[in-house]
Amino acid sequence: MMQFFVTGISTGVGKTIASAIIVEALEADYWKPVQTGEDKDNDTVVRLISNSKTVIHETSYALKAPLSPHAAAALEGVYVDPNKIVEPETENHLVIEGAGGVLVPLNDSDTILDIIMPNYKVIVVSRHYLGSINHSLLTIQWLQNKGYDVGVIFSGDPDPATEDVIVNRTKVTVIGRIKEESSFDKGTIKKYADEFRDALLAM
Ligand SMILES: Nc1ncnc2c1ncn2[C@@H]1O[C@H](COP(=O)(O)OP(=O)(O)OP(=O)(O)O)[C@@H](O)[C@H]1O
Ligand SMILES: C[C@H](N)[C@H](N)CCCCCC(=O)O
Ligand SMILES: [Mg+2]
Repeated sequence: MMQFFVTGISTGVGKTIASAIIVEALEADYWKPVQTGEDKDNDTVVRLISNSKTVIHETSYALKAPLSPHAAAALEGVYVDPNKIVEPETENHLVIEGAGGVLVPLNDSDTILDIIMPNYKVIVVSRHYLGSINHSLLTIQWLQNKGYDVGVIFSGDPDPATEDVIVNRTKVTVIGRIKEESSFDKGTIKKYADEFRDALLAM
């Protein structure tokens, strides 16, 4: 069974949408270990998938303030302990969604990177916006330097000038692109799931 850790080049780039697609493609389970702000990602995944095998696992830390986890935790007098973020047992593939990007702090010393296990396949969601080349290269190269297998999912209208530079400089595996959609429903998620399945399983 495979574990996919879905991170992004920033917050709000489409990690939850990409997670729902991977979950649907592989009939995988979903786990958002650290959530800050409105507790919406679990519900979004449930709304967007069609299969009945997926289990949504309990979030380890659900923090109320829509801030970085270290800051949201401090407001509640909570310490986010990476040792208490334990991967749920499952017989399915597992999709794990991070919070924000890879260096987002969990506490004074640990970051999201500290909960990405060496055997995880790491999916970077790269949303197209001016500034995304730099954010994408920093994120992908950091993960590659740490030794992870990295795949990218682009999100937005086709932008070859951006995508080519990211792919050529990092040689990252391209899983696919989610085009700019007016909205997402079960049908759109299923379409991308069918498109991305083989590339995901080949990682
Ligand atoms: N390709 C796209 N086309 C249109 N809208 C998109 C696309 N990708 C993401 N969005 C929209 O951007 C918003 C943020 O997406 P999403 O919630 O998946 O981001 P996220 O990275 O999971 O954010 P968070 O850091 O809060 O977990 C949503 O409203 C989503 O529908
Ligand atoms: C509240 C938001 N939607 C995410 N859950 C948390 C994003 C943290 C980003 C921290 C940062 O990089 O500055
Ligand atoms: Mg999300």
